[in-house]
Amino acid sequence: MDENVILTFEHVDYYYQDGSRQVNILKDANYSFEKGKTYAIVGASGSGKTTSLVLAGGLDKPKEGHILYKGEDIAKIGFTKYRCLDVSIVFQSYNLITYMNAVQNVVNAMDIAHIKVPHKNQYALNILKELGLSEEECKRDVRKLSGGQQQRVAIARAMAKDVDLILCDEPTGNLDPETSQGIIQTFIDLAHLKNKCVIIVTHSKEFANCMDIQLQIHQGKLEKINECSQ
Ligand SMILES: Nc1ncnc2c1ncn2[C@@H]1O[C@H](COP(=O)(O)OP(=O)(O)OP(=O)(O)O)[C@@H](O)[C@H]1O
Repeated sequence: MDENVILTFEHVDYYYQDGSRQVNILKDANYSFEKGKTYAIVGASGSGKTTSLVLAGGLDKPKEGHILYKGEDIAKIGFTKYRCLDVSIVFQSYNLITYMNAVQNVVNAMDIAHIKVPHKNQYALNILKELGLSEEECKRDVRKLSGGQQQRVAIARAMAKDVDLILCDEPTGNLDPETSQGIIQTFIDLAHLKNKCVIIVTHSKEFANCMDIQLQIHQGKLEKINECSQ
């Protein structure tokens, strides 16, 4: 196996049941994602982008086929273990713990992933500040942060876990252009400087164009439609 490959879709089928009708989303989808690269999954609404991310994140299982993390089926690794230790997911809905402040949310994610660093709170605070939150915002109840600020807390949480695979659903959806640009650069640096694999679902052409590889879902398959030469 190519040691750069971190995530593989192998003959993946996925469908939803709509009453008696089976709605096929993925049909024999095959693709290998590599470390050190950024990917955008683009395409029409309803084509299956979020579904692909859900499967990649071990939140649901393929109906047929396998998803492999570093060559091992995530079903065999164990979905809970895989989600805790191997992958970070930034959801559109952020899924923050609302009774905690931003720093506590990040530290909590580190604890779940057994990340041990000295001065955890300061470490979390530094990541949040890098993403443009002020010290006061970091210590404010997350319910009192704006949508864009909450989104940055969700991204900080993913970064703090320090895993090799980061999945994001519309990470810049709620951000102004300047903050978006900063977030895009953060993802690029995570891949190019820290050798992570970053997979983003986005409707933003601008964001997609900044990623190394663009994929779309066409007739149930993951197809590469563009690759930037570096
Ligand atoms: N739980 C569900 N039950 C039935 N159908 C579903 C379910 N979840 C999603 N779908 C359908 O599956 C298709 C793919 O959904 P998905 O969310 O993956 O699309 P998407 O490409 O991410 O769309 P968007 O760009 O609008 O977010 C859609 O037609 C959607 O309505």
